[in-house]
This record gives sequence, C-alpha cells and structure tokens, in this order.
Amino acid sequence: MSNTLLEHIDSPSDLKGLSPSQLVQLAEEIRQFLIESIAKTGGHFGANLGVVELTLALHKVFDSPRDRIIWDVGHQAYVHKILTGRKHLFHTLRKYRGLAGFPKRSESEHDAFGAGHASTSISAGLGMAVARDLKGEDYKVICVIGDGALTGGMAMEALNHAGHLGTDLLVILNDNEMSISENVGAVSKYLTRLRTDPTYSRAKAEIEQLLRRLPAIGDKLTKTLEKIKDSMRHLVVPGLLFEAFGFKYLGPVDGHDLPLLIDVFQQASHLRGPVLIHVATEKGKGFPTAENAPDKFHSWPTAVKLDKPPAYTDVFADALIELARADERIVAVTAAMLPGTGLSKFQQHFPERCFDVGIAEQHAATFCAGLAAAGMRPVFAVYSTFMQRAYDQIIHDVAIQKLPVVFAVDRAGIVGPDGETHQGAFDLSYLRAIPNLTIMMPKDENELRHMLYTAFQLEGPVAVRYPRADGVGVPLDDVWSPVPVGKAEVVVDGRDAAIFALGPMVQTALKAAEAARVQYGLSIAVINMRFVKPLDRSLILKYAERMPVMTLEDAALAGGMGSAVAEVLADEQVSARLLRKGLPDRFIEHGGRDELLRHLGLDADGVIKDLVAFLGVELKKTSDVWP
Ligand SMILES: Cc1ncc(C[n+]2csc(CCOP(=O)(O)OP(=O)(O)O)c2C)c(N)n1
Ligand SMILES: CC(=O)[C@@H](O)[C@H](O)COP(=O)(O)O
Ligand SMILES: [Mg+2]
Repeated sequence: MSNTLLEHIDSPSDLKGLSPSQLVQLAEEIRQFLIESIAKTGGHFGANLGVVELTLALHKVFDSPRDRIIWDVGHQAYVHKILTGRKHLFHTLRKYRGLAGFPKRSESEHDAFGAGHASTSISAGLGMAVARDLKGEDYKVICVIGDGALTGGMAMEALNHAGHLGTDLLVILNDNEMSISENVGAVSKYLTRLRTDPTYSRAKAEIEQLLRRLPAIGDKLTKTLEKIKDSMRHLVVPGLLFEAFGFKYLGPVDGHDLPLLIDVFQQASHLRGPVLIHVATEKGKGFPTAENAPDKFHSWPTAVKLDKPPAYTDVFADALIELARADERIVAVTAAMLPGTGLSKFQQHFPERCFDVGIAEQHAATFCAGLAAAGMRPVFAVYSTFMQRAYDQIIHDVAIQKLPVVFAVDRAGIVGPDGETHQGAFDLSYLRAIPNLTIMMPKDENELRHMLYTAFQLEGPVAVRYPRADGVGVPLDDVWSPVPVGKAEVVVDGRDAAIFALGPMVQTALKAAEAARVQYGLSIAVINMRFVKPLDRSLILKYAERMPVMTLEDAALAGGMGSAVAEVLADEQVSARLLRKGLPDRFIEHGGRDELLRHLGLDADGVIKDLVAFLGVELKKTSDVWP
C-alpha cells in the first residue's frame, strides 16, 4: 500500500498541518505499515496496533521533544518511533546494531526515558516534572501506561507520590484489558467497571433525553455535544481510585476516535495538577486475528520449527506438570508471564494451583514465601531480568527463613532481540551472595528435568536457571534421578587444560575441546559445573592444581561462576592459571542470541581462540578442520 501521507511524515511537526480526516487516513497508513513491517521483522505487535490513534493524538497536541512523552514498558512505542523520524529504520527492528524495540534516550531526543521493564513511567515522569518545576521550566510531562503495567506496585507508589506533590503531570492510561495474557487483579476489574458502568449508561440516557427536548439543534452541535458528553463521563462515573490518589480523572475515552482524543488531550493540556486520562483501546486493533487473540499476538508469532529439540521452557513446563501430578503441594506462580514461562500449559492441568499475580514480581516472591511457610511447595517461574525486581523479597522473606521456594529462572543469559533491559545477565551475581540458596543450571534439557526434581527435594530455596533457547536434542529420561547437590560432572577428561562450563556452555566447551584436539592435538577437560552454589570445590582444586583452567558462562563475569571459582582458589591459596569467560562489564545490546554470543566470543570459535592464546605455547596447528 503506497503510504501517500506517511511518506511525508519525518517529524511530529509534519502532523500539525494535517486535517482530522487526513489524520484518520494517516492512522490507517501507519497501521498497514506496522502490519507489513512487523510481519517481516517480528517484534511487539498487538500493543502497537492499539496505540496508533493515541500516539498520533499525543504528537498532534503536544510538542515532543520539548514536551516529554514517556512510554511504560515501551514495547508499544513503534508508532512513536515512526512519527519521530525512524520509519526508514524499521527493517532493522531489534536486529544487531539496528532499531531498538524499546524507547532509548541514545537513539532519539524524542525518547524521553528508556524502558523495557513495566511500571516505571509515572515515577520517571514525576521526577522530570519536579525537575522542571525546580528549574522554573515550562513543558508537559506525559506518561503512557497500560492497564497491565498499572498492576505493578511501583506505578501505585508513583501515583501516590504525584497526588501528594500535586505537580502538573499527565498520565494516559491505555486500557485494553490485556496484559500479555488477560489482565488480572482488582484494579483491572475496576477499570472494566469504569468502561461499562451502568450508572454511566443511565446518565448518558438522561443527557440524551435532555438534548432531545432542546429546540432543534444543528448536526454539528449534536456532534460536539456528543463529544462533550463522552468526555464528561468523568462527572458521572468519577474514577474514584484515581481521584483518591489526587488525580483529575477524565474518561474513559474511545482510544480509536482520533478527533475525540485530540479534543480531550487539548482540554487536559490546560488542566493543572496531576491528570489521568483513561483511554479505552483494543490490543491488535485493525488486524482481526490479533483482535480476536491479543495474547497470541502480543509479539508477532515465530514460525514453529517441527524438527527442532524442545525449548527449555517447554521442558520445564512438562516436567513441572509431571511433578505436580505426584505432589499436590506444588503450586506455580507467575508475574503476568503465563505464556512466556510455559505456565499456561500448567494452568490448563492445575487451574487451582496456578497463580498469575499481575506485573508484581516483589509480591510474587513473598506470596511464594507465604505459600511455603504454610506447607506448600511453590515455584515462581520468572525471567531472570524481571526477577531483579524481587531481590529484597528473595533475601528477606525467602532465604533468611530458609523457605523451600523454587525459582525457575527462565531467559537466563543472553536473550537477544529485547536487548539491554532484558538480557538475563545478572542473576548469578545477585543470587550467589545470598546464604541458604542453592543455584544450579543444567547442561541440557534432560538435566533440567532432573534438576527440577532435585529442587523440590531440597528443604530450602533453590534457583534453577535456563536460557531462552532450544535444548540440544538429547533423549529425556522417563525416570527421575536426583542430581548430587554441589557436585560437578567430568564430561570429558583432559591433561592440558580444563574448561569449567555452566549450562548450555558445556556444549560450546565440548565443541571447542574437540576442535582443539583436532587442530592442535590438545587434551582439554570439560567439566559441567551444574552448581554455582554450593560449588564442587574439590573438583575445582583437583584440576586447578594440575593445569590451566578456563571458566565459561552465559552470565556477567562480575560475581558469576568464574568469580566463584576464583574465590575458591584464593581461599585455598592455590596459585593457578585461570581465564574467566562470560559477559563483560557493560549492558549487552539487542540482536540475535547466537549472533551476540558470537560477538562476545562465547561461541566455540571464540573459546578455542582464547584457549590457544591463554595456553600461550606456540601450538602447531595441524588442521583447519572443525569437527
Ligand atoms: C517488570 C516486568 N515484568 C514483566 C514484563 C513483561 N511484560 C512486557 S509487556 C507486559 C504486559 C503489559 O501490559 P500493558 O501495560 O497493559 O500493555 P499492553 O501490552 O496491553 O499495551 C508484560 C507483563 C515487563 N516488561 N516488566
Ligand atoms: C516487552 C516484554 O517485556 C515482553 O513482551 C518480552 O519481550 C517477552 O520476552 P520473550 O519473547 O522472551 O517471551
Ligand atoms: Mg494492556
């Protein structure tokens, strides 16, 4: 479809001259652009289709970048990026060195605040508003937050503080009644009532009756009255929750009626103090398949490859179902990530033993502590990056009390296209310091099953971490066998050097060791670490006292498994040669997982290069063959 208007939009100022009907046409062109582009690149889909009109109205009424527009989570900021001079980059969306999938201050002056994790926009916006006031500056701060992100406690903390300060702040609540799955919680129910409150519809009928009794009025006045009536909705059905927080509440407003949105945003721009506009939108708007299944189209669906090994997430879910069948104490908890963690499947089997708490990781962790304290065996399935939100709860509520909570840490290590905010880089570093915690990572999908089984046998908190990746295709045992706690596994013995590898890095180490044998005649031992806490200290010493040692992990070097090994050598006063390989001390940008691992030297080629350089001997390369 030729984008006649869209082709001429390179900055928000290009919107200023467009008529309401042209804006409506532009909305459709943008929708078509999104569908065609995301179908090719992948990425977040439903949320962006749902905010086409909202974003156009924002950039029509407000003056970015002078006025700050902050996107909560930021997965719905593609239209914002299209309107702010980046539409020509969309073929590089979430690709290495391409357009980021979330707002990024380094990418554009229009990206007022970076995002990726939910519920941060109001806090950030309030900070900017207070800075504006302190500096005597004059601009608007607008926070766009979804109904899902509003279930995050941080959003409530910020609403509370904003109401206390009373400064000028505009919050646009983009309510599509969806998180990734259907939204949950009392707030969500409240919002639905606001959208459908019978009080409103009764009052609306009374107003219509009154209008009908007025002397004949022109069509235009009726339309204007219609708009005023709709936007007067707040007088009839006040958003009591938001009014209690000190916000003026406007809405709910039809989030796909572009002229109405422009009217309401213009009205709101003259109001002082904190204002919340409740906008009702449809996730996936304009793409019927997504409208009918918004959870399936949160991200553009990836093609299912039938002949590939199962993903770690699926192996986890299937194993948990088997274990839960045998132990009714097992309950599963997620923070709004039912599909991503595989718990949707668990929920189908055990609906009464599966809890989606909303985007509330802190609550989820302590909710699990309470479940465990009362005799259940909870598992909190959570992405490594999102578990960062629950750090104090893991210490204060779970570990100090040595409660048997299993943390199924998915997306551990490099995740890829979601970039800096989502890489699961830090869980080893932040978990390892916590006493009473057991931390393990399987070398393949079969060992994941046994580790999960073992986790539920332990009388204390356990973290089992696994990557956003497919398994290696090993057969899955049909009997459980407990993994000996704190014991590593010698996969291949060797005499010239030893690679202590963690998780799927064991497969990488095996490839590198075999190549080193073929190309250089080296004999390299490969050890499957299995546990980062407790470590297999005796095995580490056995090798480190006899040969150079490399550690290999898909995790931050600072505080990771390699650091743990170094601590053992230091504690035991062993002067050994140790090379640690893992994620460097910087945030890792977006790109494909394997591509990023390659750039980081964490693929087999990178390992053998570093190993040869580390061993330092003039090695005679006998072959270029890669086994
Ligand atoms: C702290 C945190 N937990 C989980 C997620 C994963 N996540 C990304 S988008 C999303 C749902 C957001 O729902 P909403 O705010 O309503 O936005 P919508 O997609 O409906 O536009 C979730 C749970 C996240 N980004 N941050
Ligand atoms: C925006 C967000 O945080 C989620 O949508 C996340 O991108 C999902 O990641 P996965 O694709 O790994 O499930
Ligand atoms: Mg939503």
